[in-house]
Amino acid sequence: MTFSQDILTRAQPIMDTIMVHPFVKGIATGNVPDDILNYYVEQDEHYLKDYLQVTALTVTKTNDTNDIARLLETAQFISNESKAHEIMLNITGHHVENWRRSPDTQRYTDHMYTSAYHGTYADALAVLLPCAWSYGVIGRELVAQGANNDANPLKEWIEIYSPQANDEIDYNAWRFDALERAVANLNDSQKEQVIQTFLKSLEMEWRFWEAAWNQTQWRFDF
Ligand SMILES: Cc1ncc(C[n+]2csc(CCO)c2C)c(N)n1
Repeated sequence: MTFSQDILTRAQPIMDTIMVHPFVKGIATGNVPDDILNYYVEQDEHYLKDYLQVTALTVTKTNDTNDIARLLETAQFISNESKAHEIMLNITGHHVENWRRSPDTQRYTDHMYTSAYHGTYADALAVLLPCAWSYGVIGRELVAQGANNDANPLKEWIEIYSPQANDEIDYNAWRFDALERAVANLNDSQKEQVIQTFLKSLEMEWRFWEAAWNQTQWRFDF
């Protein structure tokens, strides 16, 4: 079994649970309450900024010029993410107000920074990977279910994340390939550490949907 196959096998129960999360099922039917969409976008604005900065940190951890170029390309996909936010905000009529970071957003972004800053190149790749991978699975499966129909106000959101037939490069395949190369010289306990980093990020993805669904806030105002 390759390293990637091992990760994907261990990731499956978490991914399956994300697919049946009420927020994700709501995207499939186009029915997500406005407050939940607004909370999600407000928190995701924080998340995306940090995702970009952690990508920049990851760039400094490799000398492979092809990987560096790919990482910089993925940073440019952030414009797609802004489009995804716009689709949700057009439904609710909300404008981004820069709400404060929720406890779950804080925990996820702290995990990203810590792993990328203190870890190996493999840790940095692993902490970023569940973000793009899980959204790729969501997009692909919702399209397979026919959820991107004209009656769904989130149709375009779904299509942003579904792999397009005319995509020249399969970035998630590249991400796993880069990870495979990055772990090649690590020992077993370092490899297990990388898997833990990946799975923790994937659980944080589930928690991100969950936090929006429950509108989770800090207990105190300060
Ligand atoms: C919490 C959270 N997780 C994943 C994404 C999706 N996403 C963010 S950056 C990126 C790769 C470059 O486009 C992808 C797919 C999101 N928006 N919010």
